[in-house]
Amino acid sequence: MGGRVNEDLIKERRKCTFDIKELTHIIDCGEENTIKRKQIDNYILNIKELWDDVPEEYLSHKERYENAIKKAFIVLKVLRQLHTGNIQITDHRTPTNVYSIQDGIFRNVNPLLIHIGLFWSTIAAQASTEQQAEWLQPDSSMIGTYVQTELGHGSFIRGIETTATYDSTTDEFILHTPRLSAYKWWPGGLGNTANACLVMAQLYINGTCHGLHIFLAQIRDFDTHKPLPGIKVGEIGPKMGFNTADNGFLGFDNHRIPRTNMLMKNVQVLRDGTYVKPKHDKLTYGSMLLTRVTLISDLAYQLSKAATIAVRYSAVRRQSPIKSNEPERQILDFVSQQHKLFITIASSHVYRVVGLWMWNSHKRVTADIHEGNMGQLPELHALACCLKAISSRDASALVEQCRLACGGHGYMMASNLPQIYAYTTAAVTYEGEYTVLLLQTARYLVKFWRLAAEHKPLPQNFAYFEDYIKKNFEQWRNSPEGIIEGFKAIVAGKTKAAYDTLQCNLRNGREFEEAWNMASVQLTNASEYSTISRNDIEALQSRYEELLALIRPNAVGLVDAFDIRDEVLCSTLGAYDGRVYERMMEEASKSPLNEDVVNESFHKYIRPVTMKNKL
Ligand SMILES: CCCCCCCCCCCCCCCCCCCCCC(=O)SCCNC(=O)CCNC(=O)[C@H](O)C(C)(C)COP(=O)(O)OP(=O)(O)OC[C@H]1O[C@@H](n2cnc3c(N)ncnc32)[C@H](O)[C@@H]1OP(=O)(O)O
Ligand SMILES: Cc1cc2nc3c(=O)[nH]c(=O)nc-3n(C[C@H](O)[C@H](O)[C@H](O)COP(=O)(O)OP(=O)(O)OC[C@H]3O[C@@H](n4cnc5c(N)ncnc54)[C@H](O)[C@@H]3O)c2cc1C
Repeated sequence: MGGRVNEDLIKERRKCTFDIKELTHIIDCGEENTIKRKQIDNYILNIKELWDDVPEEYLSHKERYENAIKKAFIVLKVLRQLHTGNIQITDHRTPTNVYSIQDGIFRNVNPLLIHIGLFWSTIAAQASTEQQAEWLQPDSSMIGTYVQTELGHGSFIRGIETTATYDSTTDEFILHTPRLSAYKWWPGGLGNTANACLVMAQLYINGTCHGLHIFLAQIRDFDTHKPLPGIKVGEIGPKMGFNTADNGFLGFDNHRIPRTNMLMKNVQVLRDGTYVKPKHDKLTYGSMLLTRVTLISDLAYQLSKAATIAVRYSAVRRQSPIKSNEPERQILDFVSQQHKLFITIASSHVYRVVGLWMWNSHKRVTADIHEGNMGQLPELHALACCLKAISSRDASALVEQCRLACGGHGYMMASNLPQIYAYTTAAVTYEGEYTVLLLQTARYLVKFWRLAAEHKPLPQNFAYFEDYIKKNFEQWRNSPEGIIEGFKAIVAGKTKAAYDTLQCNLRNGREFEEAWNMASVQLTNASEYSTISRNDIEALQSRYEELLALIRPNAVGLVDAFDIRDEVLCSTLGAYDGRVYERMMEEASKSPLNEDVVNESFHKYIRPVTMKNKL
């Protein structure tokens, strides 16, 4: 759409006091990465077949999937070409990723998300060298997914009921779904797309259960795509979001796979049925750990999209004067609006930085694990659980705040904020539900609090527990260091309170697990435990208001620096040129309800009632 840029946005961009490009380079981790990202954006976004004539929302459930799958395979083909061609993608999970572009192409979810994001990465991380050589061929016929959750069990994966029983006479595993609750339910791409999958199942050898293991199973014929004998597979139906992801169900009726289809890098079953244990019990959970780490950066990106839309719109939208004799003001001038939006910009940066830090930590710990050193794994798991939980919860709350900050227009699908919300809130549940993950972190913290309470030596990272017990915490200081000290005090105080409740429940004769459950609200909720006073809070509040005023002239510059193209934002409210009302009218004209001047339902249903006595 051509046309002039909105005057208010032009003025906002003139006001900006910093170099927008420099911030973009920081976000991309360097100018080189920005250049590379833009090259890839241009390359992919210029493929005409990827763009729709009819907005996605007007398609039926089936049409949406078919449209998405057409695009998914164009993107897959391009990705393969990019990997071998002139434009090199070094690592799709680093900030120079191509993953973000898919938001624009699909306006929903790529049905191959799990194939690319989880299937291949799990094989790469958990299959033996020989298995990788066989399965990770660039021209492989396999389209796979990650099949773990069942109808009856998602959070408590030790409760998974699908079995893989070793038959030493044929050198095969028999995959079986013993009852309805054991049906796999949810995996992305399973419904119609995948012809293979990684299945999480309980391993049985000679009647002994060895717990959960991962198996590669072909489920459809590579040529005809028909389900193989013994496989019952389908799609689970419409959801709040993720409607192009063809999430599916799957049942096995004594389906046989070769023994060599168990992922055997960390654990093995030998030909005679000997079980070779892994070096750490939870290495099988590695893919979940990796995805939790990846998600933090993805959620930061979703926040940057929501902030871009809401800030640009708030600069364009004028409503109400501040003083009655003045013209109407940009809604961005209302301090309450700034409070809603600037937190979103800041949170995007926070989770981007933390996500990157976690990504690097994951790389480091994985390298250690390869060397046989598991020492850092528990801390990484505790951090990943906590950060995935709070980043997803914060992101969905803030995206919703941005949507509300756009008033009625934020409720339009054409603003793209409802879709961003539906995508973001799913992350609170998948890959480890919020509360369940926080309880994993609580478990880790309580373990170290027990050491502190028993005056046993603590690792350096937990020295502040001891400080708290010895009341070594400094008085509150209104400075970044003071705030960090304050957070340490809160964690220590919170952990102490939860630990004390736990001990009290145990003294009252409860068993540990029951006592833990009774303390679980305390174990997940935060409280104020620092030395902060009423005066400190007032000082912080006024400092905060000063900061909002300082940020105000740079607000549009800050979101421009996220450098998200209009084709990816997909928003009438958030486009770079700020031609909000023109775009809204143009989108409305695409509604099928505007195709006929008089809809045929008038003649069928309305007229017979409204004209009944007049005919
Ligand atoms: C343009 C191009 C575009 C192209 C596209 C390109 C794409 C490419 C880009 C890709 C981008 C990707 C974006 C992603 C999008 C995602 C989409 C949706 C994916 C959704 C997938 C899923 O949704 S998939 C299912 C996930 N489903 C869970 O997430 C279950 C949670 N449930 C548990 O995870 C366990 O149930 C739970 C609670 C740990 C208890 O497990 P449990 O009962 O066995 O263990 P216990 O609690 O008894 O704990 C016993 C001890 O194990 C310790 N421990 C436990 N876990 C540990 C671990 N992992 N590591 C170390 N230690 C661990 C613990 O700390 C204890 O330690 P200690 O004893 O020392 O205290
Ligand atoms: C969009 C989407 C995509 C998905 N994709 C995949 C996929 O590709 N592959 C796959 O295998 N799975 C997938 N899943 C499934 C997902 O991983 C699970 O839904 C998730 O792990 C939560 O498990 P659940 O549904 O069993 O929830 P439940 O565990 O039944 O949670 C329900 C409630 O019970 C509470 N609860 C449960 N256990 C405890 C506890 N111990 N202590 C306190 N509270 C507890 C929870 O906090 C929550 O409030 C997907 C899910 C969604 C929504």
